[in-house]
Amino acid sequence: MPVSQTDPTSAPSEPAAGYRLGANRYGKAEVRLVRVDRDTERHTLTDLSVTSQLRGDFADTHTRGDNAHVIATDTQKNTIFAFARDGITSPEAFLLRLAAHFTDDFAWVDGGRWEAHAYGWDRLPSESGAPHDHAFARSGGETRTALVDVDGGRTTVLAGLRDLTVMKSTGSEFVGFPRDRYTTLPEETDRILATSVSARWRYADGVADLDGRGLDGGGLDWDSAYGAARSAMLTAFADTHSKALQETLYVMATAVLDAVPQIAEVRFSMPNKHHFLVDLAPFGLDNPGEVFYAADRPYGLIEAAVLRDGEADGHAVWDSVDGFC
Ligand SMILES: O=c1[nH]c(=O)c2[nH]c(=O)[nH]c2[nH]1
Repeated sequence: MPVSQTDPTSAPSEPAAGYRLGANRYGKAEVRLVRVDRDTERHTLTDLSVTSQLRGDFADTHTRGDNAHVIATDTQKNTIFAFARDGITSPEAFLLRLAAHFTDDFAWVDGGRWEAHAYGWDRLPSESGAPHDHAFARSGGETRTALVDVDGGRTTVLAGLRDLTVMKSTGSEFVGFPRDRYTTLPEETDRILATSVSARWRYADGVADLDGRGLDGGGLDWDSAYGAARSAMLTAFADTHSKALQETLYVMATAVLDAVPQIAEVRFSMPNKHHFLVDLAPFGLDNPGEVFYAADRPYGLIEAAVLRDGEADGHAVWDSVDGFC
């Protein structure tokens, strides 16, 4: 589509000498978008927070106040809403469409970062007990995430989830760690294991290729892949006896890699939500592993990446995420 530009009312200023613009990106953050699919009486909701940021030749706006290359952040926001009119098959496909649009239509845009957080809604029960057609309640704290990063010819897709709190009331131990003069923690052969899972996985290079127009993930169904990865990590958490949260993380990660062959790498950030057995002896009571104090902080923080053999560590896409993943 042709791009027209307005004439500036004032001449660009002279850049300050002795400096050089470094890394930069810009766009609209956290565009809150709800789409209602009402093809039938049974509506479905897509609830997203979308961020679009562009990279490319934006030196003149920073150094001279010349906005000829600046696709307004307001325009980026409008584009998100306009594209939503055509439907949102998955967060990943939606972001890839935005990425293709901005990098195709504006010659000086050579990359960017498009991210979505998806909030789930459960159907309320109707009078008959069946799930309601058009009334919903926001589902628990968990959020699905997707991120598309385009850097020149390289397109990388991350998917994941945040704040999925899980707990096992047994099937977890922590023994065999070194003891020094500062160690007071007793060895535990039966403890509670609880964490709030934040995970992102990286699809292998080439799974989404803007140049090859692999916007659909080359046949990959993003939603099915998300569901398979999520379910694999949760089953692994539930079914594996844990010797440490570190080991549980590794088992969850390898389960994800086993479940979805297109995933090259998985990263987890998992707080160890400690549950301490309360000493009830002062009240003349025993406590056979039934009453716990759920400590809020401090918490252990276990973070690791697990890669498929042959994948290099430190893919550049991780620079564009907040925190470890
Ligand atoms: O699973 C655990 N890993 C640790 O590194 C650790 N450290 C600690 O005090 N408790 C635990 N539990």
